[in-house]
Amino acid sequence: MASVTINDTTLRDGEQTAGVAFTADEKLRIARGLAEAGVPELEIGIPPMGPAEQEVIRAIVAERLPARTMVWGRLCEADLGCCAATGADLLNLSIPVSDIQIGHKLRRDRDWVLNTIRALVPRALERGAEVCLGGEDGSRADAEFLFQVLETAQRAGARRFRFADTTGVLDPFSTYERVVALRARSDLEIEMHAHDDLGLATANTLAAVRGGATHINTTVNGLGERAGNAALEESVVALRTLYGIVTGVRPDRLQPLSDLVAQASGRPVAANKSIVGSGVFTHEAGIHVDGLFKHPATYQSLDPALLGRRHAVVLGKHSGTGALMRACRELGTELDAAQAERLLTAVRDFAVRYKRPPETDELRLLHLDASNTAAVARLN
Ligand SMILES: CC(=O)SCCNC(=O)CCNC(=O)[C@H](O)C(C)(C)COP(=O)(O)OP(=O)(O)OC[C@H]1O[C@@H](n2cnc3c(N)ncnc32)[C@H](O)[C@@H]1OP(=O)(O)O
Ligand SMILES: O=C(O)CCC(=O)C(=O)O
Repeated sequence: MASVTINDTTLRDGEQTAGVAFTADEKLRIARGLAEAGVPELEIGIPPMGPAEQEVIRAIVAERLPARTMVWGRLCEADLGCCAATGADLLNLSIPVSDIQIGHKLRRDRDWVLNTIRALVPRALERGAEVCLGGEDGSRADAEFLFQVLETAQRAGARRFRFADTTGVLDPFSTYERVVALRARSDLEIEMHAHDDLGLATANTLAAVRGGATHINTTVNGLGERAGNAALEESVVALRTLYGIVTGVRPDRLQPLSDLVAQASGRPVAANKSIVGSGVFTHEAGIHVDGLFKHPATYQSLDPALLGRRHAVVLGKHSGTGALMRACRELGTELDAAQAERLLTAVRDFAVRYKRPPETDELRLLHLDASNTAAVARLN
């Protein structure tokens, strides 16, 4: 299967998450972290926002990171001017392509869209930048019109078309079909931009790759407008594990990146968030723990070591006596079956009451308590 280039947009669509705003220093640190992790392209911001954003963008460009830089603007004279002035390698110049957005948002028509592409893409090229045409709301665009857009963009000199599922309406089957059709009708690079409104952004992104997308947009922790975009960590690991596609992104850098972005965005990562959640390699259920200790493959599809992480076992409501006996052995106490059963009841009560596993000292106390209760019961 062909390779795919990741274009990470944590610093553009990620930062568009309502309520998220990075400082200049945070943007620089995130850009460095992404580049050091091996992400080959970064969409780093929106120059039309004004001088402050332009300054940060120029600072990132000036770092000459080992990643190509892209900036976002509308396909209009003013935006392409300030985008080109940043010195970024690529300009993503965006134009709505669905009738809903062309009509209601821009109050224009399809001809205006095609004429604008014809007129302005060459103007951007004159400024020395490479152009990706951002097809906003591409997933709701008329299919035939979309082919016309790509043909016009290619003739005008764009090198890439961003197929944006702006409102997150696609599923993996429709994404695959749409991307296959675009690839069949155009020589442009195709960049998939998925949104997670239905929880399908990563699945749709993988489907786009299967359909021939050359580039994919991701964000760290799946940050982005509304429900977010395809998560970088999910896309990288899924492409690698499912299809053997190595994106060049180091899996062991995903966790530090996630931590950095969670902190800078003020959006903590849920414990069960795939790949980077604190709990995704932690096991409690008795049958799973028993299986894992017999052979990790029984309940492990993804080796945490790939991500620089480790399995953890905790005790709780769903533990079995095997895990309990092992935990106590590590504390220097051997339990017989009857003791283990009594302690299990105490651990379950604890977990229900405190909604967390007992710490080591608490386990010792529970064991003591369970033994004493049993001793008292025997005396009576
Ligand atoms: C799907 C996406 O994620 S697209 C990216 C969206 N990102 C953002 O909007 C974040 C940054 N945005 C901003 O800083 C501001 O909105 C700016 C600088 C881009 C524009 O600010 P303002 O000029 O004050 O306009 P405002 O935000 O109120 O409205 C957007 C304008 O852009 C126009 N517009 C939207 N898309 C396009 C386009 N592709 N080409 C031309 N004009 C467009 C709208 O029609 C509207 O103009 P109108 O009021 O003349 O109808
Ligand atoms: O570049 C574009 O037009 C896509 C913008 C975007 O973030 C989206 O449509 O969701």
